[in-house]
Amino acid sequence: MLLVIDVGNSNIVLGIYDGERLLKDWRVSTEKSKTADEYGILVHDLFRLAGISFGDIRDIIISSVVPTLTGVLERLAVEYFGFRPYVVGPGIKTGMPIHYDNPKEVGADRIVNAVAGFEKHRTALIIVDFGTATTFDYVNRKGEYCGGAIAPGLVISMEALFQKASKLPRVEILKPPSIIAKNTVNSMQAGIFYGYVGLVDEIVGRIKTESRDNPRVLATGGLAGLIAPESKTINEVDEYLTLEGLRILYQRNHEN
Ligand SMILES: Nc1ncnc2c1ncn2[C@@H]1O[C@H](COP(=O)(O)OP(=O)(O)O)[C@@H](O)[C@H]1O
Ligand SMILES: CC(C)(COP(=O)(O)O)[C@@H](O)C(=O)NCCC(=O)O
Ligand SMILES: [K+]
Repeated sequence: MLLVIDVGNSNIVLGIYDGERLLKDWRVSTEKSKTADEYGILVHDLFRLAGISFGDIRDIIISSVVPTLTGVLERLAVEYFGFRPYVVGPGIKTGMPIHYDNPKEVGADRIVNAVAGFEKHRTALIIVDFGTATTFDYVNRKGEYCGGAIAPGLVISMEALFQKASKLPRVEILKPPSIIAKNTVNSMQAGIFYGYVGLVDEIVGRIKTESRDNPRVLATGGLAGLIAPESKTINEVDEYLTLEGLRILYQRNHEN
């Protein structure tokens, strides 16, 4: 079995693949101060609850946008599983040309999403990933990564309001009953939710216009399911896109 790990700024998502089948996935908080041993215990407990043992895992592939944790998880792999993991970055074949001023600068998660999206759809794509930041990536019909946009994520947008305005509370991000809200919590939800739908549709619309490629629009990440139904531009939500991309990259790089 293959263990795939996607380290985001808020959550670490882990998945277990048996061939092309995702058997299990977990989401844990990203904690920069945790050590390899602490993550080892966490993974051990998750595995035990699912009836999986370390010995079942033949390989590990990691993508990380938190540099301090990349090394921690590499050590976890070596110390607890006994082999070096694949890490998305220099030395990994993506099969995808990266048109970015400095290709090393693109977040690994963005590349992983682009690879997964193109492998599945074989057409021009825009991928919207609702994480800590919301990323927009454009892949052209030839399967080349062409860049995109990075916007503040939904949760950190709400946190900014809460932290900078004394009378504004921390609120749950959801669709409020009305755009003409009658209390503080609903007012904040209206501003964040509908403001965000607008942000997404405006950025996607502009990428579409500039690309002249009629790309298909995929959404993924923790809060994709909340925004997608209200968006005019998102065609489909693919919750497991990043995990799928990790599996695909593993298969492209692993010599049988
Ligand atoms: N299933 C979910 N339902 C509600 N909120 C979620 C869910 N998954 C993630 N979130 C929240 O969405 C934000 C982004 O999460 P995530 O997509 O995991 O980001 P990242 O990839 O940056 O770690 C976080 O604040 C997280 O708590
Ligand atoms: C934009 C990101 C912070 C998104 O990360 P996430 O929200 O998934 O934690 C990450 O992809 C990143 O650090 N990128 C590097 C900058 C770039 O892609 O140009
Ligand atoms: K992510």
